[in-house]
Amino acid sequence: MKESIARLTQIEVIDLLYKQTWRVAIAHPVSALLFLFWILPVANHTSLYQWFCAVLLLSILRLSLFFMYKTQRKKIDKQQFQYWKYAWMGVSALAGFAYSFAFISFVPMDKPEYVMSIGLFIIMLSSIACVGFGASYLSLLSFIIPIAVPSTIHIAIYGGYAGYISSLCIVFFSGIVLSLVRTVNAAFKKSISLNHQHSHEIEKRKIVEHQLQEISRRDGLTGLFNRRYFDEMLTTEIGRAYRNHSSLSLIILDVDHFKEYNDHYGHVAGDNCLINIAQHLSDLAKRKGDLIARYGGEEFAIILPNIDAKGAFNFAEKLQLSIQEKRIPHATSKLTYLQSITISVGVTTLPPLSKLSSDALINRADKALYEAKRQGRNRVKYYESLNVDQDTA
Ligand SMILES: Nc1nc2c(ncn2[C@@H]2O[C@H](COP(=O)(O)OP(=O)(O)OP(=O)(O)O)[C@@H](O)[C@H]2O)c(=O)[nH]1
Repeated sequence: MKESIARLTQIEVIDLLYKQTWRVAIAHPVSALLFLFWILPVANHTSLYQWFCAVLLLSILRLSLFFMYKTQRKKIDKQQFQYWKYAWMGVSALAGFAYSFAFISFVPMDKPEYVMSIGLFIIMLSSIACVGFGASYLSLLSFIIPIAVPSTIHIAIYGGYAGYISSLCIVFFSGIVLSLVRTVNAAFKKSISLNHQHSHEIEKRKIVEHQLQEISRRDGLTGLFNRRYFDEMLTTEIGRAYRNHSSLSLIILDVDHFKEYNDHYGHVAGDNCLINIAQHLSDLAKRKGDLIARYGGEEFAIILPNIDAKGAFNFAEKLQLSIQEKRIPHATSKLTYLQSITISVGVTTLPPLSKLSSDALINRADKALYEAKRQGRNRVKYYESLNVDQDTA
């Protein structure tokens, strides 16, 4: 994790460097022009113009690099980012050497005011570089060393008294600038790194929250939704059905004579049987919006949004028959003609634009289920076809 944060920090630093391209690419020709006008009276004009063209070319090179970086940014492999940093450093070093070359070639060492001006130019350019390259200390060095070291040595040797003063100024101010930038740069990188760490932590927390939410909604044995979530969703779906003018069906089913199954095969086998049934229900109720929950011990509930009475009844019959056809042995089932696992099913439907609470709807499905049990089990009963007083609670 630490390594990936370090890499992300590095990538952001490189991004920042390239973001400064326009300013740096403009600042260099302007500084070069300033130097050109200053030195024009005492230097060879042709060489000076050629040098200025070279500085312009370097700016063009920097801009080309920037456009290449921009177009390839998304495709750049994480490992390859550093090469882009080296490219930036390379152009900066070339710019630094270009200035050194000019200071050494064009400045007459016998004119103290010109010798002193080298120091001023270097300090000015280093200060600009601090802002432009400050995101990366190495990039800053890649410019300051080539511009300052050769020029300082040259004027210290050949510049006489003014050369000493000027070189001392360069050393002193470069030292100050570099030490100031180092502190700011470290704080800057730390803040980028902390930012990434934060984002990483937030992402991790979101994943854990999502996992916890999933766990709190699920039944531990079957993996289906639990009753709490089912109750929540039933209320939501009733509201949605009302708003959409659509019907909503509810199925509650219960495994027949499951106590006998447990007594005969043991609790572990009973658990496996419930898992098996849950899987089977999930395989059948696959429509988008269908919600299956384990409603109680051996009781399951299914919400079928947008399904009318006929559709719900047919689906419930399909469930009941398919469980019977699975022929899960149940030697002690009281349904002696089958001796396999069966289910009883209660169905109810809320027609479009009817208002009914979730409790009332569950109550209806429960009544239908009770009737299915009462009439001998292994069957489907539809609440609305029972001869009972229709509640509207
Ligand atoms: N193995 C297992 N058994 C469970 C689980 N939850 C409930 N049961 C059992 O399911 C049985 C339900 O028994 P009853 O409510 O009498 O219902 P039944 O025997 O299925 O009879 P009818 O519903 O009337 O057909 C009980 O023996 C419970 O112990 C569970 O998670 N695992």
